[in-house]
Amino acid sequence: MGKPRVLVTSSDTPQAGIDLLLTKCEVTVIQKVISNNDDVRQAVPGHDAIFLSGHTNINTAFLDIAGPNLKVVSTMSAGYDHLDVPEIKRRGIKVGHTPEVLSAAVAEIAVMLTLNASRRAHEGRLLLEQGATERRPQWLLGRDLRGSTVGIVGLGKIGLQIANRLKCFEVGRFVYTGHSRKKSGDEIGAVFLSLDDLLEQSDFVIVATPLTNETRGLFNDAVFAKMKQTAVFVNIGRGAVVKTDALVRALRNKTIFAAGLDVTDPEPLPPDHELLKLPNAVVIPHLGSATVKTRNDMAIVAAQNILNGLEGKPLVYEL
Ligand SMILES: O=C(O)C(=O)CO
Repeated sequence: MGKPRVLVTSSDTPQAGIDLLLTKCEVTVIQKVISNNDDVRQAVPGHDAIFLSGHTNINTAFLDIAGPNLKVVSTMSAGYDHLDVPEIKRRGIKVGHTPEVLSAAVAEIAVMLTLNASRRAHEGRLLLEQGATERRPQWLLGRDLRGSTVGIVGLGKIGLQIANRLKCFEVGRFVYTGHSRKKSGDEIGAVFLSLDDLLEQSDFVIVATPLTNETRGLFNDAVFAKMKQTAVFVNIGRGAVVKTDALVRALRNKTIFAAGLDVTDPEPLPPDHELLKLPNAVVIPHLGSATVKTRNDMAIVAAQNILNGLEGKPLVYEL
């Protein structure tokens, strides 16, 4: 019997992952830096496993095209909102993702956005470009992390790492919301609150929750209206957790102070998008896990998930 066949969906995939696959598999790499759903559908029939370097949608139609050989779906991401996990598993196909190895990098980006938004970095840069010479004592004053209440929406592995990194800024109090109170929250002295209480009390609201049916569109006009006018909003989870129009209104009308966004809806943002015109929005193009080491580690875990699945072993991180 020949080696199992694995399809990798981007030619920009870190080599470490491909090399690991090559130790036991025949590997086809789609020769596109970013392949779309159609490219992947065209290439997938006959493969035993698929390594998703990007967010290809894996649903019933895709699985029908992939055919009966497919045994493992492995996404090189922690988030899996692009996968119909129940349908993949119903067909007896193993499905894996790459959490944990990216938590530190994503938490760093959350800290960066929190500081940039609260200290008006983007607005200051724009004013410099306009030739601003003002240096009065109350020019461009920001909001302190020191002594503040930081609210984390979704105290999972990433949320926890954000809290741990922010501690050294002498945050006054950490609060969080989610499905239930967590031991990990107790361990860092964070207080579990309802979403409404968190919104009312927090100086910083940091979204670190995945996109699910429950969280889709959670941050709407009514939710932004419950936040402090001085609040800084940060999203490193998924763009669609936020109603973008509502966020634009909240920032434009100063319902809230500022926002720092790694993720947006739509993504990528078109260059003429309203969010990019707001001085109080710091927006970056989904760079959470984009470090050399983290992307290598993610590729290795995604490849290992495939090797384990093809050998009938539990995946490193199985959904
Ligand atoms: O891996 C993911 O799901 C990410 O969004 C990393 O930023």
